[in-house]
Amino acid sequence: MATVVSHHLISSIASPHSPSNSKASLFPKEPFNLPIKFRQNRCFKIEATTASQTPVLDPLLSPSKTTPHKKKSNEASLILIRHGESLWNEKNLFTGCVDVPLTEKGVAEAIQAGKRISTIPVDLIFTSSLIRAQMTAMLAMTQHRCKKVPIILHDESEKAQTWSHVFSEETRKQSIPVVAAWQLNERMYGELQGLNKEETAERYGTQQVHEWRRSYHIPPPKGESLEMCAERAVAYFEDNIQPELALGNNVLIAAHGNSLRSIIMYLDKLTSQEVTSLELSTGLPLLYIFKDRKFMRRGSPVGPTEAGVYAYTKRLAQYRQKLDESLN
Ligand SMILES: O=C(O)[C@@H](CO)OP(=O)(O)O
Repeated sequence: MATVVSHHLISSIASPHSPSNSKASLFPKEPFNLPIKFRQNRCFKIEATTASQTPVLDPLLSPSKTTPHKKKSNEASLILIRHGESLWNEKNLFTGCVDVPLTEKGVAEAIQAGKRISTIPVDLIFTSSLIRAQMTAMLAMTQHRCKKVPIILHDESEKAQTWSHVFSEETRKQSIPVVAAWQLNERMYGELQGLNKEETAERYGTQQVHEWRRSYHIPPPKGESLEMCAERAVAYFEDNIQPELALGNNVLIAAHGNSLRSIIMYLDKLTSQEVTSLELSTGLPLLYIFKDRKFMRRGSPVGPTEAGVYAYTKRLAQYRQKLDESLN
């Protein structure tokens, strides 16, 4: 696998709301600068219960349907990271949705990626539901100079929400919400999962295996084509991530070779032909700026010592300056 993006075209926790009554002050209303979908889910649950039940059932519930989401900026950064090398990358096995962890090299790659993005703002993190992407996001954030703690949101049940609640506003401000979504998972590789890639090419032919791996429309046996993967990954991006960027929230996505290829296809408006030659290396961060409803690709940040990184936008330069000042 190439060590760089080798496509020719690819050259707060914030604002908790003030409590409206004394009971609510015990149960802060907005735990994080929650991703919009989560706010909506929570609002739906408010409607499904009575006012007096609300704090008991879910102290995280927010009155956000009555509180407009304040736009922080007309610009936001978006970082994409493919997970570091996994144990099955190392063994050259088709992985897809099998949930395998990182190798030691993968851990080092994730840490290195973290160093490279350590001065780029991150307000929200999205990962797939697979451990290799989650490890990557968490390890990368250990290097971030903001020193905030990434915290995985547990929305799978009311109990999970309630039991993972953070009761200190100050602590919440020093945290970054992490949303894990299966829609960002790797392409489901069907009956190829667990097979060796080289042996599969010997058995079915290089051309056939290349089509299964890189064509847009052709699915591997009983698996997803890139087109099918794009349908759920891009829909998730449009419904859950893009609205956050539009509000000025800076987002990091840690996901997979093919789920990210489909998102990059959307961001860069690649054709189904062009995306076939897009390869992403493990652990390589890619930066986009979202402004005026457009995505501008800014390449792969080299690291905090690279002057060019801060020249991407004035806002990034200001963020870096703020980090420097807070350390002095
Ligand atoms: O095995 C997989 O799940 C993927 C990513 O590692 O492989 P490929 O690059 O062949 O799509």
